[in-house]
Amino acid sequence: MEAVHFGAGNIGRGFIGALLYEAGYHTTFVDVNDAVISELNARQQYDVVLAAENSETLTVKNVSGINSVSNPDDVIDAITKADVVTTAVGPNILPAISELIAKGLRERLETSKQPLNIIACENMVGGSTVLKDNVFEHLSDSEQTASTDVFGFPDAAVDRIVPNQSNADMLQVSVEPYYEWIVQQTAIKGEKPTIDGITYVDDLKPYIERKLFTVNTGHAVPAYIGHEMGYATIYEAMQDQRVQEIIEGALHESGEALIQTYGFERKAHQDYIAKIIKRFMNPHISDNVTRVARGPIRKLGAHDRLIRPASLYLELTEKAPQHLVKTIAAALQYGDDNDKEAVKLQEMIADQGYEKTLQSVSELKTDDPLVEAVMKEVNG
Ligand SMILES: NC(=O)c1ccc[n+]([C@@H]2O[C@H](COP(=O)([O-])OP(=O)(O)OC[C@H]3O[C@@H](n4cnc5c(N)ncnc54)[C@H](O)[C@@H]3O)[C@@H](O)[C@H]2O)c1
Ligand SMILES: O=P(O)(O)OC[C@@H](O)[C@@H](O)[C@H](O)[C@H](O)CO
Repeated sequence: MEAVHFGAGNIGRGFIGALLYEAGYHTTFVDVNDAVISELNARQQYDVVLAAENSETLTVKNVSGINSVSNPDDVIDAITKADVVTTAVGPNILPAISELIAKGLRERLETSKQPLNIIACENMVGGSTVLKDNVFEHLSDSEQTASTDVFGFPDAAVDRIVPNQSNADMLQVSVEPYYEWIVQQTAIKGEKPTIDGITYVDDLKPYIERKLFTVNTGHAVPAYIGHEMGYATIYEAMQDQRVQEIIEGALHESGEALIQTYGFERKAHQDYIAKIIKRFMNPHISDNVTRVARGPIRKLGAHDRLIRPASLYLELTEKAPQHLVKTIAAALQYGDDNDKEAVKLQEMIADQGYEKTLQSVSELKTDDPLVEAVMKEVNG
């Protein structure tokens, strides 16, 4: 079985690649990082190390790589032969890979016409659907009609903490033991990929929102508040009682929004929260706050981990989500010269002020009570 995976980064190698290997696939990684691609081709294997007291190593074999900048035709060819296509490139990169995927699908329509599923494993609501829209922009009307019949773009939620790391072995990747991969089965075309570790569900929305608004909302607290307090890693920030209080409060607020929206059982949701907080305190993981805080404009988006649960909480309880508001204010003030979005955000603030910037990046109306609450926090 053949898999094509876009993005040989942390999640690509440390999570999706590992599960594909264990399910018996040969995986072709597609990336723009020539050093990683060359190394994958030279060694055709790499190690995934579990970040735990008794660390275990899985050697992922049966892998190769294609540099999509220098060898785009090889990517098209690999897509025509693939049994599954996955991505983990980051939400902002999906448009950049869509033309190549469209070319691969066009070629496939002209040759095998075999069904294929393309699963975007990104931290966003409706990632595969967004990718499909991007891909379809590169196809003619008749190609779109033919593609709709055979190519599935099932949405997915992926959960595994994989920090940025620089190991002596550039392919080795250290990951937390925990993982979850949930895929929307109603959008699958042809046979469901049989990959141990995938849970198929009919409606992904509750699962992706539960993941994004608990794991990622929670993670944003030690990232943005921790950065404000001068901490360098998530683990260090999580040792601070003040950070712990804010994370608990924020996850109570997002939890209330999720429970009231989707009917999750309260006790089960509290257990889910407790398990996640424990994951952030894993002493075997060193995760920089700058990785978790990366892309603050995306993270302040209307449907993302901060604004959406805060808006839902306000709407459902008519109370201000105080802890989420603190985190939103810290995200708005987040600076990192190495992060393009953080630089742009601070330029926007210098240009138009906090209030207009918040309204613009979070798509909030002037009279939205969330704007007032965040401004109160920003102004101290
Ligand atoms: N790291 C985690 O803990 C984690 C967990 C769950 C989900 N995610 C999600 O997974 C996705 C990837 O995150 P990551 O942490 O692995 O990031 P990463 O930066 O480690 O990996 C992204 C990879 O994509 C590659 N890339 C960039 N542009 C490309 C292009 N045009 N074509 C092909 N490849 C390209 C990069 O070179 C890099 O290797 C994101 O959506 C992230 O939110 C990450
Ligand atoms: O990947 P991002 O930038 O959307 O979010 C940063 C982290 O919160 C994220 O990568 C988590 O580690 C991951 O989502 C855990 O499953």
